[in-house]
Amino acid sequence: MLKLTDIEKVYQTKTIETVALNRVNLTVSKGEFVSIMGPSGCGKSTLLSIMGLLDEPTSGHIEIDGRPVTSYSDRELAHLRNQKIGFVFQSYHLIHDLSVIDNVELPLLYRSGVSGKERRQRAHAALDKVGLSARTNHFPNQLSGGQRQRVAIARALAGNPEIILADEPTGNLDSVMGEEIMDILLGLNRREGTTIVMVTHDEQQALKTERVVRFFDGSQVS
Ligand SMILES: Nc1ncnc2c1ncn2[C@@H]1O[C@H](COP(=O)(O)OP(=O)(O)OP(=O)(O)O)[C@@H](O)[C@H]1O
Repeated sequence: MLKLTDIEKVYQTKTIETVALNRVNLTVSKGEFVSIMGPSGCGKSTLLSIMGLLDEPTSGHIEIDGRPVTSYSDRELAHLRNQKIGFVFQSYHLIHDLSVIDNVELPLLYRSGVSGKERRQRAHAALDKVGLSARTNHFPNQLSGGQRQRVAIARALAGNPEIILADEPTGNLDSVMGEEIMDILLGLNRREGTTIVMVTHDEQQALKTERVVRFFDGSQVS
């Protein structure tokens, strides 16, 4: 469903040029759970941003469902991102003065044709999937780190994404909470067939996924 060919990303500042990705070739099939590993600065987050159509490569090709991304207009790209892709970040990125349910509903506000009632229903269903139905009216600062991450996963799920891109989703959590989050992601992948690409520094977690792709200095090494 997602195919990257010869992807290069070069960051150019006044003083230094950084090759963040060097001719990366990676295909992610529908229903796969892939981990991306590698040392700090090797280009993992850059890769995830490019896969999520949040950033453009300096060169190379991206195909989504067999169609080159270059054939999409900016509007179509935004639509595609909104419809197909859910993002989960290490530091949750929740809005502190919105309740749990309002945080989860937020991405659906940008979808046309979703009524207020449907938004609420979908948000409730997503919170149910991550076991947080009892916390809908809490605010993020009333939750533990693991619970905040579950809200962030519910927010990604509310949009019914085909693919979840998770950047170190357990990076801020202790091992017990990290396991919980991992179990939720594995369950989504196995039960619902959601495709997941996850950046992680945790070898044990990576080994639970179907495929581990390793990077070093912007290049794929295995
Ligand atoms: N906006 C930017 N401008 C300039 N250089 C950047 C920018 N973003 C990233 N880089 C550089 O690109 C390289 C890859 O960064 P990236 O954040 O993708 O690495 P990473 O593997 O995700 O690291 P970490 O594990 O520490 O999060 C690094 O050398 C980084 O300094």
